Amino acid sequence: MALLDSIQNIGTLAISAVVLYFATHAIYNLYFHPLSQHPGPLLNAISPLPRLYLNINGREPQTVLEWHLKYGPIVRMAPNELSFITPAWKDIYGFKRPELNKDWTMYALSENTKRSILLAGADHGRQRKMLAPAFSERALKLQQGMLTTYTGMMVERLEERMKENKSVDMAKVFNCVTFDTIADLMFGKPLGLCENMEYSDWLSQLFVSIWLAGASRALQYFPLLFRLATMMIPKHIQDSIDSSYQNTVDKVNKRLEMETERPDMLGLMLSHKEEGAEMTMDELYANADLLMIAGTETTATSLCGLTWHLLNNKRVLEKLTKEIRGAFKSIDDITMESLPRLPYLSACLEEGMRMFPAVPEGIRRITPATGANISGHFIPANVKVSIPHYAAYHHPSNFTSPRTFCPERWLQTSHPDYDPKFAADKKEVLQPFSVGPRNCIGLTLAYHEMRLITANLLWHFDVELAEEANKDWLNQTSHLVWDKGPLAVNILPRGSVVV
Ligand code: HEM
Repeated sequence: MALLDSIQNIGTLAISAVVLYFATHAIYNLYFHPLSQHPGPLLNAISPLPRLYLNINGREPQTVLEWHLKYGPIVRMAPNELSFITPAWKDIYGFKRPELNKDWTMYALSENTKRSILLAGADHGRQRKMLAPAFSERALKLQQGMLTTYTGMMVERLEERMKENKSVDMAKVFNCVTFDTIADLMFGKPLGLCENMEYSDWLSQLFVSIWLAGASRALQYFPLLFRLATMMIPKHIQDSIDSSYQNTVDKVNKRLEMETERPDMLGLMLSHKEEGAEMTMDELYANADLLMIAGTETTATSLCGLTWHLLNNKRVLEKLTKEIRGAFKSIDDITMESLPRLPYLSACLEEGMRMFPAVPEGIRRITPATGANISGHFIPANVKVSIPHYAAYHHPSNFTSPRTFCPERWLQTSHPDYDPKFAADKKEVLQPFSVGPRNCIGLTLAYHEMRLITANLLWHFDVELAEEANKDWLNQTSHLVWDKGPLAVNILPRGSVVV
């Protein structure tokens, strides 16, 4: 009996100690933590768990917007994390000494991809120097033929579907076009997806890996648990990740064996001679693997978002179609040089990325040992900070009528369709490609691709949302990138919708 009593007493004591520990911790986080003056949901200030749950439930973009609407421009997302929707891009992501380092726990990438530019630490500048020549405006002009090959194939396939009177999943079409384009630019050979506009097994597996990587990020917060989980990955999934990477390695090696003057990405990178521009073979493979994800899905998602909004805004669709058809005499005039001269097309791209940013969450950085000034606030050392794209772009403190798709807000004041209603918009808040030394290296390529694909689509066809389309398509979950579903569209002859 006495033994039982003392076991009970020890148990009560242990539970009390744990409760006391958590209570003290919670009181500290709420009232004495250096971030305690920043508003946010109560539970988030006490524990990191509610914030981590967002990574899993996939509602981070929408939830963070709700929090900013409730608590204001700076929200405490977790005991040690702040979210800003102010134009603080340069303060967080800009060229600074010391730079705000990336929060590695955001990226649950494979060990191989961790050697790439995206996650490089001190090596970042060297890798960027090596990659940069492949993404310059000059390089892209040389690659124009490769880009138009796949927009041409898109038009051919869409014509076939139009004749068969079948709707088309444009999400799939945009993915096939962007993946074939980047594969051709990277490996000297497409993946063959545009032949039938169907995914290969490799691509379907890649989408599963992207989803898994996004959904499992929360585990990285608990290193032991994360290690355990990685040890428990089923063999067939690990095999498929390994074989996907080996596939990239083989493709790079085959391209390197080609004797060619082709101005593709590898060609331009390898012929570039500049001091400090170097890469090991392992880094080259890792970057090729990264580019197959970073340079494809993002562009395709932005195109899907734009297309969805065009299909649901007949006024804008008509105006854009008329601009494209009125500006050129023939399809041959639609080029990378001529398209940037169309102001309404440019405005539509900006508005599409505002409404549906390809990377909807905030990309976290960590304040350095000296702390950092962000939007006029001193933020102490080791705090996770970010600007959430979706929330910042949908907040009324940044954009008038933020939930309305209205490209006119991006037109120059001298343009006859400029609407002064949007004069107070904080346009500098829209940075879908991020800013600073680690911004998107593929920005110019992405714009050219989006312009060419949209202009080719609307030059050749009229489009409308198909009967079977998911009318709630925009209401999506996100795991670092959107889990976007099919986008069913009817492809019609010119003059059917836009007269
Ligand atoms: C609309 C399309 C795109 C969007 C919205 C987009 C967005 C972004 C963003 C937000 C980042 C910063 C990521 C971070 O800080 O962790 C980034 C980085 C990057 N993007 Fe893109 N991207 C797009 C297209 C492309 C394309 C076409 C390519 C190349 C073919 C590309 C290659 C990269 C690379 C290599 C990085 C890492 C750069 C570095 O760390 O120096 N992206 N992108």
